[in-house]
Amino acid sequence: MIKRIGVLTSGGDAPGMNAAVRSVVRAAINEGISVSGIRDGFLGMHQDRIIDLDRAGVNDIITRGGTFLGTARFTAFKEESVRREAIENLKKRNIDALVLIGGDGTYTGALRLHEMGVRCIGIPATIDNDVHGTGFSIGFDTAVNNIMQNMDRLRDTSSSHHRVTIMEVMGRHCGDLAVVGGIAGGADYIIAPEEPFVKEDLFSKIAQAFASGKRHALICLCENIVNADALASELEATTGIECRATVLGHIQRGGSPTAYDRVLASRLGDYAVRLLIDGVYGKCVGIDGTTLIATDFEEAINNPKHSHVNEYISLSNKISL
Ligand SMILES: Nc1ncnc2c1ncn2[C@@H]1O[C@H](COP(=O)(O)OP(=O)(O)O)[C@@H](O)[C@H]1O
Ligand SMILES: O=P(O)(O)OC[C@H]1O[C@](O)(COP(=O)(O)O)[C@@H](O)[C@@H]1O
Ligand SMILES: [Mg+2]
Repeated sequence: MIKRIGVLTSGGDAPGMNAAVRSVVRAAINEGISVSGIRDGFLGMHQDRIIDLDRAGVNDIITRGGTFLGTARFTAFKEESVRREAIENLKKRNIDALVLIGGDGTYTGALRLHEMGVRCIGIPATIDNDVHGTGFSIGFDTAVNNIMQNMDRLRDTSSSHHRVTIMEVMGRHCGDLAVVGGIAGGADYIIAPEEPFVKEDLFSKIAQAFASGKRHALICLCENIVNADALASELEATTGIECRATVLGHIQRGGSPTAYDRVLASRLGDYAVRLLIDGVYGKCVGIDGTTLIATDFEEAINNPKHSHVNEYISLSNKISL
């Protein structure tokens, strides 16, 4: 029987992580289970920086982006000896099970712990929406809204100066933020890793659009494909149309979570606790449509996420430029 759950947030922070911790804490306490909060993900687990969390300890965090527990990218956790030392800290503190809130990297760490006998459940939280086993990860919707609002701002200045504006967004190697944010912001052209990027196609479409009367254009570019400033210079040199680039950066990762992310986080936190109580471990929770689902870590890590990026790009091609 589980008497104490440890909860941690790991990898890039995502708006809604706090709402997930709050839900885990309160759902567990309702069932008579105590909760420990582990600071800064696997780093704090290794350094034994662990606090008690009660109902009041998660007051007033549902509105806050980031993660009040802190997070880290702690590559040393790939070493078995480091994980063994971290597991000793869990045992010392009578932590019987872990809820790990993060992305694909966090899931890999969780699988390694599961293989070493730790009861683990994962909750998907990353703005990238790049994890298998869920339609949406916590934080994605808030980041999409941040992208849309900032694209609206860029539209004001781009249209005033009759420029082409390139906006680079995050996503690591997943185009979800670029395509969903781009469609919401009315982008004229979207560049995502799931579709080959052909510069000449972009340049000729922009040139044609301006030749037929268009006065400005917005391009939404996923990171890690092409340098945004270099692309802006080349577009300007090739088409003769003034072009500027903006890299949105970590601004898109912050801010108060949307209602969607808060509700998703609250549902997944409670579901994670229910699975642990039912003796289900080694899985990550997620959402399929509106239904809660659980997937083995191994399957989640070794399979690409179901992508709709190509469909979104076709849509964008129809309703933009
Ligand atoms: N192969 C691995 N083995 C053990 N731990 C890992 C492994 N890969 C990632 N991790 C842990 O998970 C953390 C979070 O992963 P990261 O990729 O940074 O973010 P995310 O979980 O958001 O994808 C890493 O900093 C590391 O501590
Ligand atoms: O915050 P950092 O370490 O600069 O990393 C930036 C990366 O983190 C993210 O914002 C989120 O990625 P993870 O959720 O996998 O941590 C990526 O979109 C981006 O490529
Ligand atoms: Mg990741």
